Amino acid sequence: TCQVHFESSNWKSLSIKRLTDSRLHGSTGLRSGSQANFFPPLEDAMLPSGSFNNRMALITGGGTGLGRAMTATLSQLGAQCIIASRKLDVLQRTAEEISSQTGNKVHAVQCDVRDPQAVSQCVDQIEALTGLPDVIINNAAGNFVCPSERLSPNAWKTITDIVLNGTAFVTLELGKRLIQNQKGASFLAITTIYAESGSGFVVPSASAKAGVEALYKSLAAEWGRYGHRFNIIQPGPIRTKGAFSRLDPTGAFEKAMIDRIPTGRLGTPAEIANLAAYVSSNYASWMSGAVIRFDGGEYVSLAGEFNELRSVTPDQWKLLEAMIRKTKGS
Ligand SMILES: CCCCCCCCCCC/C=C\C=C\C(=O)SCCNC(=O)CCNC(=O)[C@H](O)C(C)(C)COP(=O)(O)OP(=O)(O)OC[C@H]1O[C@@H](n2cnc3c(N)ncnc32)[C@H](O)[C@@H]1OP(=O)(O)O
Ligand SMILES: NC(=O)C1=CN([C@@H]2O[C@H](COP(=O)(O)OP(=O)(O)OC[C@H]3O[C@@H](n4cnc5c(N)ncnc54)[C@H](OP(=O)(O)O)[C@@H]3O)[C@@H](O)[C@H]2O)C=CC1
Repeated sequence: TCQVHFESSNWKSLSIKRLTDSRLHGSTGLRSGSQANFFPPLEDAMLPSGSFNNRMALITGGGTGLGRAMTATLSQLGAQCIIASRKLDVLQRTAEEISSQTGNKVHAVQCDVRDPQAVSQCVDQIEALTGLPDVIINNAAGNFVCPSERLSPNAWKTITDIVLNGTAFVTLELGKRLIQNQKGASFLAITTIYAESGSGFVVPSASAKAGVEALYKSLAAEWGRYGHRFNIIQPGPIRTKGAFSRLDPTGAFEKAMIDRIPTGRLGTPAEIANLAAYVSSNYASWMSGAVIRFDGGEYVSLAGEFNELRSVTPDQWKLLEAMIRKTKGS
């Protein structure tokens, strides 16, 4: 177990041998990460079946990862979905797989969201296929870890174009047409927890995601009068090939990441899909301008200065408390 050496009564001399996940955490009996047993992910769709009957949903980046999971859930709940991104073959495969499972049509439309003309043509195609959507999920993104001093102007432009400009082009193009047609809609943007805090090594993504949050909060205030709701989900880490291969290519950081999550595990695509479905549904028709952090507690865990004290055992606390109580005056 942990060893505490009192070489002096100074806090700095308290040497705590940190426990690894394979060793017991003091007398609590918890193994690092074993708290995940308290928080099992539920994978089935949460909303009543048919919640999205007769509704059209556009999911950008819906061919892979979290976008694919959101598409599967909305489709299962009755929506006709359109998924849009650059790789038509990937989109078509996903669309066929989901359609064949749910019995509801999923359409695949090629679109590079960085190009406003392509976005406009994509919306033309959507209008022809299904009419204007009732649900828009801006999920497409680009990202990679990189020290900022190594970023080229084009690297910066690539990420900010996909994330901020792409979201703006899709949102404005659809918003204008919906307004013209006097049709309401739910807009949802998928950002990240570091949109709020900022983060080194993913600076273009952090900057662009913060911009997306400002865009969505602003439009929530401005376009409620047209029947439009705007909300934001900030996911914590959820394993997808797209994210993990670009943010932790060797897998070296995964354990440390899980250790700092109070619920002891990564999120799952199905869990975020259920949340996105709820936010986009009529059950949430009073929700607008909301920023929902969905991260197993990672953000607050990273933020609190004293949270590292989780590794102090009950026996060590007895010693610490005795030292603190002994202190008189300042
Ligand atoms: C303590 C560490 C903890 C680790 C935790 C790991 C797990 C964490 C999970 C939590 C995740 C949180 C947030 C996630 C946010 C996300 O957005 S994840 C989604 C990621 N998905 C994608 O990125 C999919 C799409 N991506 C792409 O298509 C490409 O990656 C790209 C580069 C974004 C776009 O492709 P393309 O247009 O083809 O661009 P290129 O021409 O290839 O490149 C454009 C310029 O960018 C430069 N570049 C490309 N890659 C890099 C790199 N790795 N480093 C530096 N620069 C790069 C490239 O050289 C081009 O610039 P130049 O023309 O100047 O050369
Ligand atoms: N997974 C995680 O842990 C986290 C993810 N997120 C966010 O969740 C969302 C989904 O990420 P995730 O599923 O993990 O990763 P993916 O890489 O699987 O998803 C990104 C999607 O964006 C699409 N895309 C990229 N560039 C463009 C473009 N120029 N035009 C149109 N579509 C584009 C990709 O499709 P294509 O290549 O066909 O264009 C892909 O389907 C993103 O917004 C991401 O920032 C946030 C926090 C944590």
